[in-house]
Amino acid sequence: SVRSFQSNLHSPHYSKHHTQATHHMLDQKYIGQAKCMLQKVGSWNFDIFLFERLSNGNSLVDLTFHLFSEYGLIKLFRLDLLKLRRFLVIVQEAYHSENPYHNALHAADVTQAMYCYLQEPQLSESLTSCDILLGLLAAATHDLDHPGVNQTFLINTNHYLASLYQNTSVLENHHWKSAVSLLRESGLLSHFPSEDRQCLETRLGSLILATDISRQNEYLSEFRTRLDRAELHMNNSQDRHFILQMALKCADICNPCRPWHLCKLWSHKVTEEFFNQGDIERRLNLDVSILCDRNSNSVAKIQIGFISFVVEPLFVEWARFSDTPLSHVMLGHMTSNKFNWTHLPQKDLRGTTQKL
Ligand SMILES: Nc1ncnc2c1ncn2[C@@H]1O[C@@H]2COP(=O)(O)O[C@H]2[C@H]1O
Ligand SMILES: [Zn+2]
Repeated sequence: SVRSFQSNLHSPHYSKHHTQATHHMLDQKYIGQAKCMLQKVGSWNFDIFLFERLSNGNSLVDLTFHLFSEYGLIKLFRLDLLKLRRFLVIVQEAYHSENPYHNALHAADVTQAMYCYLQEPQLSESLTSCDILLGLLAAATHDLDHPGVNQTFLINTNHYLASLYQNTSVLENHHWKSAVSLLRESGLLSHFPSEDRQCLETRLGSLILATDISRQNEYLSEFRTRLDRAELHMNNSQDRHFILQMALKCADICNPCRPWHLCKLWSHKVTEEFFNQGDIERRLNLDVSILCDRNSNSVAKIQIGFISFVVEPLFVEWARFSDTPLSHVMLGHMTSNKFNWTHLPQKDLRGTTQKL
C-alpha cells in the first residue's frame, strides 16, 4: 500500500556511504514501488508527489504511458511505442520545471484526476476510445510551456504571445498550439488519415481552451442550464465533448478537493507562483495583480476565496451530473479543507513535502 512505501522511504537504508551498486538497487526499488503505486492510479488519494519522487521526476511520462496502455489505446490506434514515449518526454520537458505550480507535476495531477473522472459511470459507459484518447492528451498538454505568469502580465508587458492571440485566451491558445506542434514533431499520429488528425487537433483545442478560468461562468451557466433541462445526452457526440470539457475543467482546479495534505501542498505552490509574479510586477513598476501581492494576501485567504467562488460552484454542478461516491468524497474534502483554512492555527497551514 501507499503507506508502506512512505515508511520505506524513511528506512535507514539510504545512507551516504552506499556504493554505486546499492544506489542502482535503490533505483530499482523505487521503480518497483512506482509501478506498484500505479495499481491504485484510479484512487482519489493517489499521492502524485510521492509518485514523482519514486519515478525520478518522470510522473507525467510514466503515468500517461501507463494509462494509454491500460486503456489499450496503443493497440487500438496502432501507436508506435517509441514515438509515444518520445512524445510524452518532449511534452514533459516543455513544461517549465522552475515554475512552482505550472510544471509537469501539475499536468500529471490533472491527468490522474481526469482518469478518475473518465472512470465515472456516466462517462465510462458512453465515451468512445477517441474521446478517452483526447481526454488524456488534453489533460497532459493543457498547460504546455506555461511561463509562470498570467495573461494580464503578458498583456501589460507587451509579450509577443499577447498580440499573437489578440489578448484572448492567450495562454490556452499557446498551450494548444504547442501541443499540436509536439504531436506533429513526434509523428505519433502520422499514420492517421489527415481528416482524423485535423478533427483531433480541433477538439484538443476546444478542450484546452475550456480551461481558461476567466471564462468559467460561461461554461458553468451552460452546464447548469443543460442540467436543469435534462438536455445532456451521452449518446450524442457533441454532448460527450461538452462533458469532456467540464471534466477537464474540474480536473484542472480539483486540488482543493484532494485530501488535506495534498491540497495544502498545491495551495502553497500556486501562491508562490502568484507572489513571484507580484514581485516582478513591483520591480517593473506595474500594478501588482490582485492575488499576487504578498504584502496583502495569505495562502489561507486566497484559498477560502478560490474555493467559495470558483471551485464550489463548479463541483456542485459536476455532482449533479455525476452523483457518485467520488463526487461526494470531493465535496467532502473541499468543505473540510475550507474549514481548515478558516480555523486551523497558522502553524498547521504550512506546506511540507517529506524528503526521500
Ligand atoms: N488552489 C488554488 N488556489 C488559487 N488558485 C488556483 C488554485 N488552483 C488553481 N488555481 C487557479 O486556477 C487556474 C486554472 O487554470 P490554470 O492552471 O491556468 O491556472 C490556475 C490558477 O490560476
Ligand atoms: Zn492547469
